[in-house]
Amino acid sequence: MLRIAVPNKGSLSGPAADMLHEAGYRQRRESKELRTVDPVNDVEFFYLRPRDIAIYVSSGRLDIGITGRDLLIDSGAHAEEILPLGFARSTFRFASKPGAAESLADLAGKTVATSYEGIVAKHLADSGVDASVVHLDGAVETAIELGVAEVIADVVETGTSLRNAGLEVFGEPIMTSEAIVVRRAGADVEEPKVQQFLRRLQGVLVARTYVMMDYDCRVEQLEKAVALTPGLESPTVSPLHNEGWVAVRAMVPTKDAQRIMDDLYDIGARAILTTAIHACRL
Ligand SMILES: Nc1ncnc2c1ncn2[C@@H]1O[C@H](COP(=O)(O)OP(=O)(O)OP(=O)(O)O)[C@@H](O)[C@H]1O
Ligand SMILES: O=P(O)(O)OC[C@H]1O[C@H](OP(=O)(O)OP(=O)(O)O)[C@H](O)[C@@H]1O
Ligand SMILES: [Mg+2]
Repeated sequence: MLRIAVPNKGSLSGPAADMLHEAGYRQRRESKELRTVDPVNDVEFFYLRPRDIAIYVSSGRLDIGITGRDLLIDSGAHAEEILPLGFARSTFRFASKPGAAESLADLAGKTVATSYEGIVAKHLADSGVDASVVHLDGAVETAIELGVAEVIADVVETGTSLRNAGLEVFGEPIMTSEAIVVRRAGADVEEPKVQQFLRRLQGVLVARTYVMMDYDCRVEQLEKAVALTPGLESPTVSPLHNEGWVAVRAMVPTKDAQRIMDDLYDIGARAILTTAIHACRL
């Protein structure tokens, strides 16, 4: 049975459960459940703190985990990223009161508050900057106001939390993060049950980012049309009953679908339709 760690709380928890559900796995019914078995798919899910997941997976007792890239790096666990999942996207950045610091060098002699001590300490050491790090569990934006630190290093998504605290980012982003699948470093990723799990999640990712597009066009316009909709492998082209016309079917990125429909219309394609993909295996 495949044993999988899933975040039990926080930003990762809901979207991870949604993705697993979309991939056809049974998920827990109540947020207090700590484990659940999906007998049909021969998988057991363990609901753990996101911060602990890489550590459990690196021990080898769990085969796979879903966590954040920043949490994996921060943990220093002997685990590696095997699939990015495209949700819980964020950057990890330094911030301070406007003008208090402008670059990494300005951190020398200062105190940095963060929940991600591993990432920050390593980044400072790699950059040769001598600053102190104070660990806080969360809500670190308030640490400056309350005099615990001059600088913070934290997860930034929209920047709202920083703005509300009157803080500004400075320097380059320390890292970019998103939800990821992790596996013990060096463990066999080719194992069939692991591959099947990854294929299912990849199917969800594709279904989320592509739509199926169908249209009719004149044979003379086919090359131009195919250039607009190259598909993943190659589009399906079928003859229509009306001579000189073909029907074309190809997957296109959802974000580009409206522009592609306009461009197809402009070259004479008609009956242009898009349909959602619910699941797929590439
Ligand atoms: N506002 C956000 N937008 C996107 N990703 C976020 C956000 N806040 C945290 N994350 C990501 O979620 C993961 C942290 O999850 P975790 O559950 O530990 O913290 P949290 O979501 O801040 O919840 P809590 O603070 O309630 O524990 C990290 O990978 C982080 O990058
Ligand atoms: O840039 P934003 O869109 O504002 O998002 C970033 C904020 O979200 C997270 O906080 P969370 O609400 O999880 O609280 P925490 O600080 O206690 O973890 C993170 O720690 C930042 O504070
Ligand atoms: Mg948080």
